[in-house]
Amino acid sequence: MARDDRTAVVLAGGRSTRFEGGDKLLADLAGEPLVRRTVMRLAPVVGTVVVNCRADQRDPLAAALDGLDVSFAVDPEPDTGPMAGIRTGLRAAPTAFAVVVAGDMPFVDPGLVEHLFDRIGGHDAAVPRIDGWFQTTQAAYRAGRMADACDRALARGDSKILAPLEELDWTVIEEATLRGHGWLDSFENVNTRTELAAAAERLHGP
Ligand SMILES: Nc1nc2c(ncn2[C@@H]2O[C@H](COP(=O)(O)OP(=O)(O)OP(=O)(O)O)[C@@H](O)[C@H]2O)c(=O)[nH]1
Ligand SMILES: [Mg+2]
Repeated sequence: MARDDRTAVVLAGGRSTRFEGGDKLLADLAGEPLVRRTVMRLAPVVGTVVVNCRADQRDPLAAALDGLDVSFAVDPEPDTGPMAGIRTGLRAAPTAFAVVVAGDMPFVDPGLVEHLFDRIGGHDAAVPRIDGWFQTTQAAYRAGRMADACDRALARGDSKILAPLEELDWTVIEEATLRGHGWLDSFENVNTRTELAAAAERLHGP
């Protein structure tokens, strides 16, 4: 799949409650806002970056992402959960296929992103599994079919992130594959101030 045929949807619509004070995505991570690091990892391998967020986050996120080529997809209703955000972001994707990446994953590996696009093939989704957990916020989707399945799940009141996948044809990227390529670090995410400090240490040393 050519770069211009790929979109990255970056999820930013959460409340950062475990972070205690402020939007974690705007927090400084070794000299850059956290979300900026995530977007900069994705930009080389996709043609379009869509940031999903609430209306009130748009201006501060745009400032944090100043100079990067991104568009925004605002949830019609805030605080409706990550799966609703996936739906909003995928609806705004201009391409048939998109990866979804949580904005708090600053170590997302561009090689893994390319692998996800290669592996989705004729499927509706390609989802990594680590320790038995499906990594739906670092996965590739056939945008229209996944967004439709999210709409149906939300309409029946099911906001579980796996609900839309149950009616789709999806393939699993197994942990052994991820480990073999050195991609397990790609899934590290920042929830707390302690995790932010650990991420900064990884980037710059203590
Ligand atoms: N659109 C949208 N995205 C969300 C929502 N809740 C979480 N997310 C996103 O989903 C991803 C994973 O969520 P979490 O790691 O729990 O982030 P969070 O909800 O901001 O943080 P906590 O409040 O500590 O759980 C992040 O990229 C969030 O921005 C939501 O209600 N709507
Ligand atoms: Mg949360």
